[in-house]
Amino acid sequence: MSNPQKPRLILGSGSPRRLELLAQIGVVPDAVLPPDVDESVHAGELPRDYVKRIARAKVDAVAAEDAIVLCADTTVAAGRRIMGKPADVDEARAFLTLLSGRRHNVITAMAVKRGDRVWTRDVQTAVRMKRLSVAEMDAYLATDDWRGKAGGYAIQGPAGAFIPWLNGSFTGVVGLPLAEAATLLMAAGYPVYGDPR
Ligand SMILES: Cc1cn([C@H]2C[C@H](O)[C@@H](COP(=O)(O)OP(=O)(O)OP(=O)(O)O)O2)c(=O)[nH]c1=O
Repeated sequence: MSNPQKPRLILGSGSPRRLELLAQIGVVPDAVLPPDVDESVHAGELPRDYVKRIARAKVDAVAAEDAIVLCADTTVAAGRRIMGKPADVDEARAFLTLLSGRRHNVITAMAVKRGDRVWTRDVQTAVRMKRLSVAEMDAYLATDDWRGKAGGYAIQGPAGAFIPWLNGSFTGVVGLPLAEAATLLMAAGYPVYGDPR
């Protein structure tokens, strides 16, 4: 039976990672509704402005009624360049070639809404990828693990072997920075780990 004190929570995301990350802190959404938004980048748009705009567009696109809705967007930024999910293996290779041996940022923006109120937060993590040999890149691309992942890699998969250093939030790189997500959910009145509200 559902708890009458607990508001309904909708995860507005088709990302299995986000569902798993929420489960890690004991948060199980009542529904999962992937939003349908145009994720194209505006001319001259900076990476942080872009992810914030898309996270907000996602939360606006999910019909909520009286539920709390959580949405997020993750992008990889190399300088001003925005790397979303690669369309195909050639684009994944092009992204990895740019990231190889360099430092980049992974930014995840989140938006939570309840009624007409919206709470937002974005978390940036600096990540260093080791210089990849042709053999390493070929082997990784053959795993298909890059599919659906911003920048063409996933730190939680085999590409973890390519990441010797990061500064920021590991869960933010995977797609949902948990400390900040918990704070947003509690601000909206959703009880996380024993929060009595
Ligand atoms: C960099 C990186 C990204 N990712 C994933 C997280 C996101 O799922 C994806 C970025 O795409 P997003 O557009 O943020 O999300 P999505 O399309 O998967 O889901 P939805 O829009 O429905 O919420 O990249 C990883 O899983 N690991 C990583 O290391």
